[in-house]
Amino acid sequence: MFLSIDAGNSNIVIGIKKEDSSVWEPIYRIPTQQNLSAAALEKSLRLFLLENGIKTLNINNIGLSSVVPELNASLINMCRMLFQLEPYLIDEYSYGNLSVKTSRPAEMGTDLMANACAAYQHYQQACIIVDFGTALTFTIVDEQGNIAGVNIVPGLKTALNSLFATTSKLPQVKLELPSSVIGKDTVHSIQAGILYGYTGLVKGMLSSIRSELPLDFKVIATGGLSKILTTLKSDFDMVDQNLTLEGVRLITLHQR
Ligand SMILES: Nc1ncnc2c1ncn2[C@@H]1O[C@H](COP(=O)(O)OP(=O)(O)O)[C@@H](O)[C@H]1O
Ligand SMILES: CC(C)(COP(=O)(O)O)[C@@H](O)C(=O)NCCC(=O)O
Ligand SMILES: [K+]
Repeated sequence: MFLSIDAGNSNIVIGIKKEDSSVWEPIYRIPTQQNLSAAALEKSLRLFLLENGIKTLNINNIGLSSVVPELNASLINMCRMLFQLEPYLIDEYSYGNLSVKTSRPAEMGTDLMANACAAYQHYQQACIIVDFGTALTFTIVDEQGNIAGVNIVPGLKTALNSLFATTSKLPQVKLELPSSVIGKDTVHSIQAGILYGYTGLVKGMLSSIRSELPLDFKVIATGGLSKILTTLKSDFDMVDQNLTLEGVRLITLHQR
């Protein structure tokens, strides 16, 4: 069984893919805290695996993408303790011979690279990956597999939290799409502003990207919040919450 770890700024996502299976199951999410210890991670993952009937001995390969370097040592040590395995930590040297190429390997988030690899492997054509995480990102891959560029915007929850944190009178609200765009009270005003506003942002970005680089793009959505904007259904060819996990697997298998 392969174990992928995707350490993001909001969640550490850990997924298992069985030999010959096409699905990621089970999947464990741990809220990201920079000071998580290896022992704490080991304890909670051990319990999760036990509850799901997964024997640690059956895990034979581990790939790790982290955009939170503060967590790397704990995650690596957790793998050593729990599986007696050395995880493969994706870094800028992981990209040689991949079908996806980037001109700025040292800087680009390994989660974005993993997304690009999984999407390009699936479609074998130009694609745009929209990742609704802590940051909302667009990763643009051309038909040869070259990453043409990336866009980074505050994610929906990040925008919402910042509004709450930087104002005196605005409350925290649920990320729910109201039926009307014109806000009739404060909660509705924020919900409509964020959800319809981000709908426009995503549609506008996709359209601007296509104007500047007119390719036949497949658009793939991923990330924890990818299902909230139901208004974008027709803009996405696929929504795949496990795209990053799959990309981590592909990059790791390429290396060992
Ligand atoms: N299944 C889910 N349903 C609703 N919200 C989610 C879900 N998974 C994650 N979230 C929220 O979506 C946001 C982005 O999460 P995630 O995609 O895990 O971010 P990151 O990759 O930056 O860690 C977070 O605020 C998280 O709490
Ligand atoms: C853009 C990101 C913050 C997204 O992280 P996430 O929202 O998944 O937690 C991450 O990929 C990152 O730190 N990237 C480095 C900068 C870059 O990709 O150009
Ligand atoms: K992510």
